[in-house]
Amino acid sequence: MNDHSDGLLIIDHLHKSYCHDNTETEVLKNVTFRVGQGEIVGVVGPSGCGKSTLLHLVAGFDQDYRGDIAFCGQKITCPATERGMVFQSPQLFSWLKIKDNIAFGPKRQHMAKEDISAQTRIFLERVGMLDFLDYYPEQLSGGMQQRVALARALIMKPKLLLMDEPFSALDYQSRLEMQRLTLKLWEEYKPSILLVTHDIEEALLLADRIIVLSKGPGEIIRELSVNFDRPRDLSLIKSLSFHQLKSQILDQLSVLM
Ligand SMILES: Nc1ncnc2c1ncn2[C@@H]1O[C@H](COP(=O)(O)OP(=O)(O)OP(=O)(O)O)[C@@H](O)[C@H]1O
Repeated sequence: MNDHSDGLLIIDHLHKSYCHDNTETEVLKNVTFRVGQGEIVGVVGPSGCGKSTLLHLVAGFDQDYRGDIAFCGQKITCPATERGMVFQSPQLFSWLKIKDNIAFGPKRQHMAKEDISAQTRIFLERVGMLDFLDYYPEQLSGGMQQRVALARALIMKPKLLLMDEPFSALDYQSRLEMQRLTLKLWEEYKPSILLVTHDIEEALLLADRIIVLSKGPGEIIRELSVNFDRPRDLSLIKSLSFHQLKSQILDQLSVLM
C-alpha cells in the first residue's frame, strides 16, 4: 500500500467563478479533497461541472479563485514541471521530431546533452515508441501521439500528473491500451495522478479514489474508495467485483446527476 496520509496536493474550500459580460458564473463550489503521495484520484461528473477548470487551477494556469490549493505545502502560483499535464489532445509540437518533443522540457532545464539523449530513448522505449524517434507527430496515429505525450510528461519526473480526459479521443482498443500503459508506468514511477474522465470504467481501473462532482457549479457529492489490489491489469475489467462496483456507482450517479 502507498502512504496516502500526507496530502501531496491539498485543496481546501475551493470556489471558482468566471466573469463574462459583467455576469459572474460559479463553476466550482466549496471543493475540498487531498491527493496523497503516489495516489491516483479520479474526478468524474457531468459535462460543464468544472473538471477541467479544477485541473487548470492545480496546474497553475489560473490563480483567480477563493480557498486554498497547496502542493507540497506551498500555495500554487504558477505552472511547474513537478505538476505535469496530459491533455485530451496530445498537443505535440508539430514542427519538432518525436525525439525533440520529448527532449523539449529537459533542454529547457539545461540537462546535459548526453543525458537528454539517453533519457529520451529510455522514455520512448517505456511507451513503446523508440522506433519513431525521427518521425514528426503528423506521421503518427492519435494513440501513438498520446503515448509520446505521456513520455513527454513523465521525462520531467513530475510528482503529480494531471490528466484531462487523456484517452477520450481514442477508439476503444487504443484507450484500453493506454490505460494498460498508464498502470504499467504508474507501477514504475509512482507519480500521484489527478485524472479527469467521463469514463467510469477508466476511473475504476486506474484510481484509488473517485471524486464525483455535481452538475455545475461542481460540488463534491460523493467520494468513493476503489480498493482493488495492485498491480492491476485489464483483466480487472472482466471481474465480477469490478462490475458490481461499476453498477453501484452508475446507480448513484443516475440518482444524483
Ligand atoms: N475561460 C473561461 N471563461 C469563462 N467560462 C469558462 C471558461 N472556462 C470554462 N468556463 C465555463 O466553466 C464551466 C466549466 O467548464 P469546464 O471545462 O471546467 O467543465 P468540464 O466539467 O471539464 O466539462 P467537460 O466534461 O464538458 O469537458 C463551463 O460552463 C464553461 O463554459
